Amino acid sequence: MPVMIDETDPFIEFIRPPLNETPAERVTRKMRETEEKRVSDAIDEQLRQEKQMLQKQKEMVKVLLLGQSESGKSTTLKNFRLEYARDEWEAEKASWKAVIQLNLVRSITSIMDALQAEIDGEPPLPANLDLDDFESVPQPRGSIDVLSITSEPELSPTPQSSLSPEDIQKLQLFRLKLAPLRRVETDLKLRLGAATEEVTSMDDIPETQSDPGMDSPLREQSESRHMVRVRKSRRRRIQGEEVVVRGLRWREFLTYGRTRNVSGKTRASFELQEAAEGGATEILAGCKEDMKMLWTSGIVRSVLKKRNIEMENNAGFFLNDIDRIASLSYIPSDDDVVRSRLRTVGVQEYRIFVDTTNSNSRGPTPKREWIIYDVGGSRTMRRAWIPYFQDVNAIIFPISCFDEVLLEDPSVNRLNDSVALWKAIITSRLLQHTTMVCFLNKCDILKRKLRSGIQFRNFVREYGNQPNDITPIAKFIKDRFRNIAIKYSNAQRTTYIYTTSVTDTKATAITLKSVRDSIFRENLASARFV
Ligand SMILES: Nc1nc2c(ncn2[C@@H]2O[C@H](COP(=O)(O)OP(=O)(O)OP(=O)(O)O)[C@@H](O)[C@H]2O)c(=O)[nH]1
Ligand SMILES: [Mg+2]
Repeated sequence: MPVMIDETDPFIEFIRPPLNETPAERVTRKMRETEEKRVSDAIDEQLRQEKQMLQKQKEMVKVLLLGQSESGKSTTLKNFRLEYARDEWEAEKASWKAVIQLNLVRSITSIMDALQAEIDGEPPLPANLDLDDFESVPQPRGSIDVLSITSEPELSPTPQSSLSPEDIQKLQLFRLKLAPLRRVETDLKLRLGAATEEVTSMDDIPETQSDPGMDSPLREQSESRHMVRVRKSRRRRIQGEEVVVRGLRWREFLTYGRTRNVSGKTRASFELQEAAEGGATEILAGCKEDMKMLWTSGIVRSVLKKRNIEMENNAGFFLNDIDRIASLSYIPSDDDVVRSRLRTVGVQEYRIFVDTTNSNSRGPTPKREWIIYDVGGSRTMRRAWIPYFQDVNAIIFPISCFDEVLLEDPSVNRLNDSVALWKAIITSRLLQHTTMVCFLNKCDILKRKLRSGIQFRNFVREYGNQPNDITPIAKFIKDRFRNIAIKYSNAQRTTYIYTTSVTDTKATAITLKSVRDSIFRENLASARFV
């Protein structure tokens, strides 16, 4: 609003032009005043914009998805987007086709690798423990809060194939018939920009550490270093090593699907890749019956069982959907996209607009902008999280798997790693006002494992003789995480812990509404935004 100048104000005397001002001086003064006003207005405008931005940032809800690799962070994010960014989701859905096809092909090729290992007489992997680490059983790491997790697995030392010559012949035939899928795998990886980006953290571990068994009495003296490499690489594939796609390339690819707003060069490369996809779809359709026969074959199932491989528990499991996915007209469903696996590298930012209340039929529901950061969870990527800790309103932390080890460090049990990570996050000074939400995730897999006879107490000693049932076990794990939060949080912080299976989108939608309400309530209560 313009300020009215009171000519009687004594201050006016100081700013009046000199009485003897010449016309030329007057012109110069006017020009100077105009320029000064222009600069002043520009500064005012900049200040106004900064204030507006600060206000907007204050109103924005910043959520971080943290946790170890494969715990379900990106899948949780997909649920948020499915619920609150439906248009974007629909526009991107078709672009996930290549990822889902690749997930399916990887399952088939990893089965074929397991069969070859059996034919070659390689000993099976001990349940849930990497063969290289059979001497170093996972142990709790010092801290009083870390669960005393032990390892049950027994070694199977007989490197001999149990297969009859007829069985071997049948399996070799599968190998021959499904050989074109190796090419599809390479093409799809290229299409997703992953050919040069495929990383397993095991590659980061120096050869001497990841391969300590060279002098092991259980290894044949004559085994060449080359054979060890071949076996290691096959083992990684069987264990479900997945494709890694650098965030930017993948996001660019999805953007292309949505807006086509990309450079000419990128467009040309995507169009080439789209043409390649047609080839992949045709080969997959041609291999459909053989893939189904492989997955349902009795010999194959018994080899997988003998080698402790539970395909159903692997990331990106689509073997029960071969008919649909390997068809020429395949279009991904919501469920397929949610269940697909694409490892996150670095930190990816997503913006969604979240209803502040449950929608009612009268009038539009008020919304608030949320920024959700999805991070890569493997150990080497955790440093990149820290810059995002500033001013974060809530952290969602999924945990999973009591009986598995980290892919990037097979000497560490996943649950133990999650406990240590949770404690580190809870005690971080930067996050002391942050609302904590923990998901005891993959409960469907937990149930399946317990039903199959895996004993929780064999991995978590403190559990003792309590029943091997989902309800007391879930309570035990939740209590452990809650107690850490209570012990290390200040009085104002509330921690929310849910049991989830985030691949179940219906149930997760209800959980997310509750999470949303808690985040709004907590942050309003602490007056961080008004
Ligand atoms: N059965 C089942 N699978 C799940 C569940 N949550 C996630 N998954 C699957 O587990 C795999 C890994 O999930 P992601 O969400 O990609 O894991 P992440 O935490 O983002 O992993 P990084 O990106 O490596 O840090 C995916 O194939 C998911 O479909 C669950 O509750 N049940
Ligand atoms: Mg992820």
